Amino acid sequence: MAALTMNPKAEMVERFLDFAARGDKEKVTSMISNSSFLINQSGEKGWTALMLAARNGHFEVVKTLLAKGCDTSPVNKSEQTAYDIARFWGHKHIATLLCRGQDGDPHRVLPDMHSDGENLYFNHEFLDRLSERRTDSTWLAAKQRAPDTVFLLFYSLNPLVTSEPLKEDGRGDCSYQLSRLRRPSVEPLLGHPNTTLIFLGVEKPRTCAPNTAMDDGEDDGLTAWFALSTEEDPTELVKFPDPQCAFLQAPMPGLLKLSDNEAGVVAQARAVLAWHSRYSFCPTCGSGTRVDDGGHKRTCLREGCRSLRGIHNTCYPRVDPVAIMLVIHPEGNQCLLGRKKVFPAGMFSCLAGFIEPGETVEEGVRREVWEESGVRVGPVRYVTSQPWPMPSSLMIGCHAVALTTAINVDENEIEEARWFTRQQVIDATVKAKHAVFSLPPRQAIAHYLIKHWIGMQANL
Ligand SMILES: NC(=O)C1=CN([C@@H]2O[C@H](COP(=O)(O)OP(=O)(O)OC[C@H]3O[C@@H](n4cnc5c(N)ncnc54)[C@H](OP(=O)(O)O)[C@@H]3O)[C@@H](O)[C@H]2O)C=CC1
Ligand SMILES: [Mg+2]
Ligand SMILES: [Mg+2]
Ligand SMILES: [Mg+2]
Ligand SMILES: [Zn+2]
Repeated sequence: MAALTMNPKAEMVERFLDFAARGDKEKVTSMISNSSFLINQSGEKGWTALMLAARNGHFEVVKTLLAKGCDTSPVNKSEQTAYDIARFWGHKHIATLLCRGQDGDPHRVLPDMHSDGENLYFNHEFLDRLSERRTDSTWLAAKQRAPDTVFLLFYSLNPLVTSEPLKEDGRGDCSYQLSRLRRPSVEPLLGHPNTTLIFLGVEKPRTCAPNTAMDDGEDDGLTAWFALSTEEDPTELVKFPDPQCAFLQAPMPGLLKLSDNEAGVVAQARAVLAWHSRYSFCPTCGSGTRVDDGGHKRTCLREGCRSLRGIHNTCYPRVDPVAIMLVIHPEGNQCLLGRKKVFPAGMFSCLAGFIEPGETVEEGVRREVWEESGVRVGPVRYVTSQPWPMPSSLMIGCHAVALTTAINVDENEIEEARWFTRQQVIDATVKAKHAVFSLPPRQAIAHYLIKHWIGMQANL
């Protein structure tokens, strides 16, 4: 047997390699101290300690070997260096460590581009918005009368839902279902002062040509959805389909407890309704406004108002861009997270901030990180986005690479900011007992950006 015929030196090398493969930093360190020749030795299979540690993601062992002067150039029988091996197995932070000195490009610490962020909570386009129908008042009126049309009711921007959360959505979360009301239930509210009605779209798939006119009484087979909103308690006016219905009490965390499909509908409805409730009058001249385009436009009633000339964007619902970023340490093995005072105890999240006028996303990321943490940021890479209807933000999710690491927190915005190691992030992700912090909920894009960095599927 090979093991019996192995000479003591070869046996020692194999033992050393085994410690490196298992990530035993202490044993690796002490063996090198006693027998420095070991550091660049390869075993029977042609792998060095550096390759084995890189293969298995042992960051500390790789760091130790490099500090002791290990050669990074040897290749295994497949012509792979330790760097190639680290990249192949997805250990980007180790690959970064291995290529430092050879190429100082900070982009190297960014995770690979692939992103499945379209599946994020609030991102599901369950309805076809059918925006071309918004100006067709005859079609909209017919749809409001159609028996299968769905009305979602909002009171102070909170949707009517089944009051008991439905158990078991497969992820251990409870979820509420939106109450899908029909015309007879909401009849008394339609046309009532202080109510707003917006056309949300029709259920997919689209089954008719977009501009086909519908004759009176003819059904095009499309099920339309409307959002109906009131700032006054509608309990007396509306016939609730069952006594279990109730309005979500507060936007957070209630809005995070919907099914993924319905969350997308609420993201659209809530942002538009919030705009109506805050922009009752013309923002340019203060006159009254008329609601147009199925609730997607408010037109000033004063003839000659400046808001009606040129790009009259004040007539349309607002979307506020927010940059949200996971800042990665220049060495690639830590990330910067912060906490606001209002966060639940122990929770840390990505830094975020509103994009200012005349600013690019990249500049917004760099400015907000500097303002909130005192860290300078270099490369910025867009990852994915998420509508965030509190009330109408569009979260633009990025990964960014730090150029400096000293932290100086702006206490007006952030209570604390810290660098967390990859292992600490993994511990938080699996909710380990010894985890030093907790992640934001899976529904938040911050959660996705963090998991994407450590190479985990975000919705697990
Ligand atoms: N989905 C997710 O994972 C996350 C979402 N978010 C969301 O991102 C948004 C922005 O993050 P936040 O850190 O608060 O942003 P900022 O860091 O830009 O700080 C916001 C504060 O700045 C002031 N401000 C400056 N410009 C604006 C503007 N255009 N609109 C509103 N306020 C402005 C306000 O101060 P003042 O109130 O004194 O006027 C506000 O409280 C929030 O709505 C938050 O809910 C944040 C983190 C995670
Ligand atoms: Mg800020
Ligand atoms: Mg902020
Ligand atoms: Mg800001
Ligand atoms: Zn006006």
